Amino acid sequence: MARPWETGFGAEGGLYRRLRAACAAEWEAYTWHPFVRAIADGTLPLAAFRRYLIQDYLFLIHFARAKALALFKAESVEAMRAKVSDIGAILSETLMHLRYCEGWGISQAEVLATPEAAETVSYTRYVIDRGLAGDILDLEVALAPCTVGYAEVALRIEHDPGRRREGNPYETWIATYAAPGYQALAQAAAARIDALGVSHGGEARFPMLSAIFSEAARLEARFWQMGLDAARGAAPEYEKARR
Ligand SMILES: Cc1ncc(CO)c(N)n1
Repeated sequence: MARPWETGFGAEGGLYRRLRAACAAEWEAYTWHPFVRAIADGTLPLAAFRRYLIQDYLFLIHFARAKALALFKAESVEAMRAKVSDIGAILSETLMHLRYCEGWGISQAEVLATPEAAETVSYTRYVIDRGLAGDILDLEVALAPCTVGYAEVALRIEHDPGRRREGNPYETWIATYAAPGYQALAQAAAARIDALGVSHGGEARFPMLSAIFSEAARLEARFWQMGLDAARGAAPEYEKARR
């Protein structure tokens, strides 16, 4: 079977595909996590999805800040312009989260009042830290598992033989990341990593960049796991959503 998520992002021999290949186990654990498989067949417990989605709203706010840092560090006006559009896309993505929450009777104020989980803090602040300490390439590499990874996740779900569409409560979520607009944004992010790899010495910096990329992939897998843990009642009381 064709595996378009393996070839759909970045050029052969380019930095993005090299980074991805260098952490194959972490990448697989992230993009085909049990949480993702349960979204594909619609069996994910609602409690897991709800915990995940509320934290993801908080995640995206900090992720937009990280993208704003990438705007600050951008090497060209064209790159700045692209970042403005990326930031707009993230803020639009959060509207999907709020619509789901509205359906559960949870207001934006309640979402914002939910304490951040350790997984949310660690991932978002890790990305921001790599961006503050490093240059635009370090930051883009830290951002890529998020932006490109979700496009890969959506493709994997769409090609999964176990994929259920009828009555799948997560159809809107899947459609958000499978949408041509999101896929194009992810392709552009991978192409940008390839280009920065050439212009910003990616070859010489590969070990450091690879460490950043694989750490972000690991933190992504933990983010899904945080959702699953909530469904098992495993989240500590002080981290549970208030309701
Ligand atoms: C944790 C996480 N990673 C990536 C995305 C895609 O924007 C998201 N919404 N949340």
